[in-house]
Order: sequence, then structure tokens, then C-alpha cells
Amino acid sequence: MLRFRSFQICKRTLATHPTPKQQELMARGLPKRAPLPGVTDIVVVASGKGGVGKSTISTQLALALRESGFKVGLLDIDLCGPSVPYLLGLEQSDVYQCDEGWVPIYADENKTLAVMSIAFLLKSRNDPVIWRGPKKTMMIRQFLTDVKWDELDYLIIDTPPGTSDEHITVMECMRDVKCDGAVMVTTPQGVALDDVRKELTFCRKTGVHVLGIVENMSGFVCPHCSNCTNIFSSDGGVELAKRSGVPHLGTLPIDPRLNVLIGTTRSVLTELPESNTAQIFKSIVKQITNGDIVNAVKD
Ligand SMILES: Nc1ncnc2c1ncn2[C@@H]1O[C@H](COP(=O)(O)OP(=O)(O)OP(=O)(O)O)[C@@H](O)[C@H]1O
Repeated sequence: MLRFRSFQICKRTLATHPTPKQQELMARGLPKRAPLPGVTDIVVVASGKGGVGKSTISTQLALALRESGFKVGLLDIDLCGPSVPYLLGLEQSDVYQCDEGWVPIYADENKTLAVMSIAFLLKSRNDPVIWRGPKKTMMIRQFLTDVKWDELDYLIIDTPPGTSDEHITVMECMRDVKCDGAVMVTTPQGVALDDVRKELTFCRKTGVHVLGIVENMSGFVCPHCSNCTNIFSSDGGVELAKRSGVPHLGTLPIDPRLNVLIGTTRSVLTELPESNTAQIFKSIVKQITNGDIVNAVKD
């Protein structure tokens, strides 16, 4: 049975200050989005399959956006296995409720990365979420709308895997919150690609724009000899992107050094700046933030 932590009621009303990006948009006459107050762009990270690296990519993408000077929110809505607090070392954090909703956890003093996860509501990390469909749906909707984000340039949403009920609910809700688009994560092997193909069709049906595909765990680069072994074959994501007519955002290798960053709020950009992995994250951030992809959705 799921037990909630007890919540303290925070009566403090948070001040809102537009970020430089928001000020620029306002100056250009572009309206701030209405559905999630304070949030400028929403990017959902999805896949057709579990264990392909969604949470890792969501977390490192959020950190990389922060390193690039943006104010970022990270919402872990993976009811099946909320792992973002673990990945960022925030498991012991308590969330509070104020009049306007849940107050997210800030990963740094400058409040440039705000994090909210279902895991913060669980008393123990080992508690399973065993709600039935309607309760899960209600929780997901509440999560999407009842978090009191301060002004954010980007909200990254980590989703439950595959075509589970909760995944379908999250993706359906994306239309309501005017999500800018989805980053699809796949590994290169056929079975994962088949699932992403289905997910692309599902996105089309639910009206969620696909920003592009990231091929993850594509080859293992030996830290000693730098030879790359394509454990799960390679380029499946690239091919799928080509055939589906969506951008290929990048191909990430299996990089054991990423696991060293687990439990910290350190970004691969600052910790391994010369690595191929950091360069790929930089490129993904550039493609998302240069405006072309997101503005294409808004136009
Ligand atoms: N590029 C990578 N290099 C090395 N390890 C990786 C990489 N991507 C992911 N991993 C590792 O693979 C495992 C699964 O990743 P992750 O939890 O991010 O997947 P997920 O798709 O979010 O899983 P789930 O569907 O269960 O939520 C983790 O242990 C993670 O550290």
C-alpha cells in the first residue's frame, strides 16, 4: 500500500521573475504559454521501451541546459520506476505544498534546476506504486498541473516507458499543456526500434510533435584502446529517423563514466568536457535551443 510522506504546508508565495529567455520572447511579442504558468518550453523524453536510457538522458539533458545558462525544470513522471531523485542524489529531499501547488526541490543554490518526482512523495524508495488506472491518471494530471514551477525556460519531462497506461495518459496530457515536442530515445537493436516506430505513430495520433530521435547505447568505446564495439549493432536510430522523416538528434555510446555521475548534480558537460558523450549532449542542446525545432511547433 502506498504511504505518503507528511507534508508541511508552505504559505509562502513564490516571487516570479521572468528569465532572460522569457524577457526576450516577451520583447518579441511572443506570448508566455498559458497551461503551465511560468514555463516557456516543454520537452518530453519518451521511448517505446524500458531501460533504454530515458531517465539518464532526461537528467543529463536538464543539466546540460542548465550549464548552457537556462533555467530548467525536470519532472519525473515515471510512476513505474521514478529514478531521477536517485540519479541526482536528491532521494532524501522533502517536498512541500504551498497554496499554489507542490514546491519542487532545487538542485542548486541558484535555483537553476528544479526537480519534481513521484519518488519524493513515497515514504520509502522500495514502495511500489500499486494504484489502479483512474488513480494513476489523476496523479499524473495533478503532477503536470499542480507543481509550482518558478519561471522556467525549459521543463524536461521523463515519462514512463512504452505503451503502459500511464505512458498513454502522460502523452495524452501533453496536448493539454501544449508540449513543444518529444525527444525519442532508442537503443540500436531491432526490438527497441520496432517499439519506437510504434511510439512515433502514437505521437502522431495524440498530436505530439517529435523533435527527433536519440540513439543511445550505440557501441561501447573501450576506455583503454578507444576501439568501439557495436554491442547492439549501430545506426538503427539514424535509419529510423531517416525513414520516418524526423531529425536524428545524436548517437550516444555506452559510456561507463556516465555512471560515475549518478547520485550527483554534475553534468557530463562540466565533468567530461572533452568526451564524445559531452559533445553529443552539447549538440542535442543546441538543436533544441536554437529555436528552429521548437518554433516550428509554435508557428
Ligand atoms: N549512454 C549510456 N552509457 C552508459 N550507461 C547508460 C547509458 N544510458 C543509460 N545507461 C544506464 O542504463 C541503465 C538504464 O538507464 P535509464 O534508467 O536511464 O533507462 P530508462 O529508459 O529511464 O529506464 P526505465 O524504462 O526503467 O525508466 C542505467 O543504469 C543507466 O545508468
